[in-house]
Amino acid sequence: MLSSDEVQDNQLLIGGIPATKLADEFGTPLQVYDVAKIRHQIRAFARVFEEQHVDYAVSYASKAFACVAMYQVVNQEHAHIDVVSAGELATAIKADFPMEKVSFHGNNKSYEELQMAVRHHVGTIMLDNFYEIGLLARVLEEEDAEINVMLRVSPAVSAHTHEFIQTGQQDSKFGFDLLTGQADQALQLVLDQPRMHLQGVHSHIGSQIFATDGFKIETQKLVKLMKQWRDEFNYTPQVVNVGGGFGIQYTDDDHPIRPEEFVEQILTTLKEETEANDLPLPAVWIEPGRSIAGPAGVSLYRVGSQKTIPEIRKYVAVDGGMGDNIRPALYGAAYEAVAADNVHPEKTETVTVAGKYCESGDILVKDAHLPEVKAGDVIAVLATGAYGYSMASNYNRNPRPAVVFVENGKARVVVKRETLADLTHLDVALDEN
Ligand SMILES: Cc1ncc(COP(=O)(O)O)c(C=O)c1O
Ligand SMILES: N[C@@H](CCCC[NH3+])C(=O)O
Repeated sequence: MLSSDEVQDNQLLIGGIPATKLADEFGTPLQVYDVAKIRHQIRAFARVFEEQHVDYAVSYASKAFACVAMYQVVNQEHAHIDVVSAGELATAIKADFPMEKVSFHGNNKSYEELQMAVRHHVGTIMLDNFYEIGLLARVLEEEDAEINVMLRVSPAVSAHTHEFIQTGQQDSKFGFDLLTGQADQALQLVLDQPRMHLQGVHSHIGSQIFATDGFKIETQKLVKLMKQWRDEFNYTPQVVNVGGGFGIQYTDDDHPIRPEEFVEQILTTLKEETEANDLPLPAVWIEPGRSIAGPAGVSLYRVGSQKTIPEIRKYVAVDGGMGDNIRPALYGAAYEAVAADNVHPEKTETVTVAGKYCESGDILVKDAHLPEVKAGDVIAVLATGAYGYSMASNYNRNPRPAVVFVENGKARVVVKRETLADLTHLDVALDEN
């Protein structure tokens, strides 16, 4: 999992800085990002489009991890973003992110969210359902505005991934159903809306996908739809957005393919199918989230208590847990943990790294292979950059960790650690009413 330049004298380095030093300086639990890795992933996706001279957008699915600094990095890399809430949009606005490069997703956007998007001239609204078409029409009328839209369709492709993170199957809460003609109905409705400019079609088949076949089938279905829409509605999408879902390595058991291979597969299929159907090659948008933020993130914790149940298990408890990474508890997600000052130990023991939350399921890494550790030692959990901090909670009234970006040998806080005062500042005591 770790490359040779990430370990020096058996110490874990993040962006060239010893992890133990970061823990000492910024405290734990700490979420650290190696910014060079974020940039590397964005560039890897973009490279294939550039080489093949295909009009494209790499639109970072910012639900994976959003903060002002993250949006700034994505903008420096000339990528787009997708947002799914007023909160993500407000963060992008604070980061001065170019609004024309923002796509707004979601299966239940509110009137206020759509109004905010329209007022800030967001690039594209990803229309998800009939209710939303009506809601957006009202907003546009009242704001006397126009906006670009895309139709999100549910392509009925079952990606091989955890049931909770599959999204492209027919039984999904997202998008217009293809098989029952809902997508066609939606198309007609939008074509009849003079204030909505239809850019094209979107679909997303799921997350943490390791094979290209799902994207191939998805792309074939989208081209079939393009052809049908051209033949029956005289409408040809200019943009085809195939969503995200590109899998990453969490442990040695994961064998993801490179970002470039996903893009190559999508473009090959798209070129073949559009050519065969006498359709123009559309612009291609992708929405990687996990694959951009995930590999770059490392969570640092300090060891506290330990409990050994003879012949059963040894628990090593750390100062974070399901409040900063819910994925093991929610999806049974596996991670790799290392001791920050003894990455490749001579002798290991098999332990369970547990969090500090009041749930038996608050386990970060089951069966981690670690050296013997003692209270105060720093443990690093790798590849935690996506859907960790972004899904963090204040369960048990624990403050959320700080987030640090490391780049060019320099570390800086990009999200401050929550304080106990932050935790109570929205509370209203009974005698204050
Ligand atoms: C519409 C859409 N696009 C992109 C993504 C990003 O997925 P991932 O983080 O797996 O790349 C998601 C989440 O699964 C999504 O729902
Ligand atoms: N939160 C999920 C992915 C959800 C993708 C959002 N559409 C995960 O951690 O794997």
